[in-house]
Amino acid sequence: MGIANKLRLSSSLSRILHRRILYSSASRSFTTSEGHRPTIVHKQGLDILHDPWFNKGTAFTMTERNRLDLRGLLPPNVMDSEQQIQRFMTDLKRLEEQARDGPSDPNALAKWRILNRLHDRNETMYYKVLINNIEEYAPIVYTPTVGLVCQNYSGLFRRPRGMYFSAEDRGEMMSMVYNWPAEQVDMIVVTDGSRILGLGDLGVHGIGIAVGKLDLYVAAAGINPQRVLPVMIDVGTNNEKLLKDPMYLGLQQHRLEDDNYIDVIDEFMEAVYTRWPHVIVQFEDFQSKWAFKLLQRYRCTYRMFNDDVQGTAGVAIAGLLGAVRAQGRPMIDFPKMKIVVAGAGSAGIGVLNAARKTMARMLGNTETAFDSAQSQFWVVDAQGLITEGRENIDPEAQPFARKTKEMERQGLKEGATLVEVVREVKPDVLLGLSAVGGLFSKEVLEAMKVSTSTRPAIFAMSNPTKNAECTPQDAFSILGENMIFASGSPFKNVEFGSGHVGHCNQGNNMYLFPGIGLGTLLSGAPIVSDGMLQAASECLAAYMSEEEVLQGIIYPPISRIRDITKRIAAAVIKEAIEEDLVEGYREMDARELLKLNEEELMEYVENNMWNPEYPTLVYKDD
Ligand SMILES: NC(=O)c1ccc[n+]([C@@H]2O[C@H](COP(=O)([O-])OP(=O)(O)OC[C@H]3O[C@@H](n4cnc5c(N)ncnc54)[C@H](O)[C@@H]3O)[C@@H](O)[C@H]2O)c1
Ligand SMILES: O=C(O)C[C@H](O)C(=O)O
Ligand SMILES: [Mg+2]
Repeated sequence: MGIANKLRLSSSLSRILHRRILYSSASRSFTTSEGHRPTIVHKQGLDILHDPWFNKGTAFTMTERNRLDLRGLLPPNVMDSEQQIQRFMTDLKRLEEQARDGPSDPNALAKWRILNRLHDRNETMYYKVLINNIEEYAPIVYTPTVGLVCQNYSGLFRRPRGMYFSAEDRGEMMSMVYNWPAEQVDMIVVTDGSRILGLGDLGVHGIGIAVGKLDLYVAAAGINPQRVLPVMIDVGTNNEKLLKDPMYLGLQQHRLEDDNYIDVIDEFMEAVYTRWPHVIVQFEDFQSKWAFKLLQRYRCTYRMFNDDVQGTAGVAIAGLLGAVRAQGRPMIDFPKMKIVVAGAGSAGIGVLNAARKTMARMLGNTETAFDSAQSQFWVVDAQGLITEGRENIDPEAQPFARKTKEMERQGLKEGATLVEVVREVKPDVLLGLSAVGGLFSKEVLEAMKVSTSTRPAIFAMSNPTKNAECTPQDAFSILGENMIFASGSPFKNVEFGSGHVGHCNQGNNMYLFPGIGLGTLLSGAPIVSDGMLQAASECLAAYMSEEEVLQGIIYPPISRIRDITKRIAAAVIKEAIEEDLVEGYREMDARELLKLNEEELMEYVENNMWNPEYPTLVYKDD
């Protein structure tokens, strides 16, 4: 950390102490209206925002935000009441329009609003409804509807949820974290809004994705909802539409770059780990150019991971191993699979690195094993096939650039199109993480017919629904009933009429991140190691029975997400024990943890999962 930053942090620390002393004075009252007769408010922070009499929402001035401990609890753009009403009216009128994401539910946004209102009123009931109906409502609180929510966030914004740190808050974050009411926070999901699903830069409105991910942490992993914190770091936006939109809730400036950007993220990390030293921070939907850099920067010092890079990789590997088993072959045949990947961003490169590592391990981890694994992948991005002939190649993609000579022998050259690559390579698997809806066109799917596999697999993993590389209907109708299909967002199974169904698997990182977070939390491991991530992925791969994979079912249904999450958490803890990383959690110290057998470990996980039951608040005297 730079000296200037250190000075800023220490001045902010002294301000906290100063403020805490001031605020502990007897009345805790403040004047809230300037120029009018003052109103005395005896509340602070979230209590004010939740009080309809005092609440002004985004219209709280900066002075009020500072004095009333509101800083960070609202999106950064201060609006006047006229603007607020305009925002509200625009949203009200939009109800008449059909807001839908491709083929998904036309009432999805209306359902989201109803659930969100319940969340505001009664948290226990909200999570009970969500857990009991997870299959029906995960697509509302999570992908794909959450994408639509972020796109319409300025209208949907009612009660703020989570914290906002902005470029304007530099030097203040260490005091702002104390505005959050919870003494303990276990899980933070943070985004900078720069790549929300496949929808691009949504700026501050991307907070919805952090809220949606944490809903799954509560529903699937049983993390206590009082101890989760969604965070938006607003460093500006490069979305020109938002920059011009008077209703935009975030900073209307271009994104910070270089060290200015890093300084903000560093300050945020310092602040949250100072207040909550054991918190786990999940990085979500950061554009690739920062996703890898931030992961490298923090992963050895903080308990953090990047869901798009590491969670996606684990889910993809589990699915790819399922696709091998679905052919009636053992998992150890994985290194023989020819895989074409469309998309070389944070998700695509994350999958490639993990798949190469898994193959190399299966081949004995020698140097030749590594080379041999490397030669199983062909990567196509927006500019076509990536070869060593590519100018200004992205350093993350460099290891997967194919040798020019070798490609010539296959009849391919730098920049070859996806259809050319599929025709020449005849891959076993075509995997999309490109964010380009319909990329696996009829022509590409027809080309997959030449696949040398007995059961070719299509992974159309981009989100939300309209960004999926193809639909299961298209894929099954061209490649036949035998094919294996997975998509990032949920689709219905395809009926063939003969009683046979084409199974549509949901290949989404939601099957891993809750278990990775819960396992890390309960082990007390100070970092999230590669081994812990691998254990999570292997546990997911092994979860499906032989019978299921032979039917083309390579991922569990979402109705089993709580059970699979529990098992993944136990696998993560076990690996942390093996790597000597455990430090214990609450009353379970590291030594006790080491003594647990498999069954006791599972029990330990289960006992630490929150269930949505009303607590007894008042006991009878007698
Ligand atoms: N299913 C899941 O669990 C999961 C997890 C993470 C990300 N995703 C999805 O993956 C997508 C990509 O995420 P990202 O972070 O890697 O994004 P990104 O923007 O960093 O990367 C997109 C990549 O696709 C490439 N691309 C663009 N047009 C292409 C084309 N016509 N042909 C081939 N490649 C093309 C780009 O060059 C880039 O390499 C998003 O839609 C996201 O929602 C899904
Ligand atoms: O959010 C999801 O549904 C998966 C993934 O994290 C994504 O960015 O698409
Ligand atoms: Mg994501």
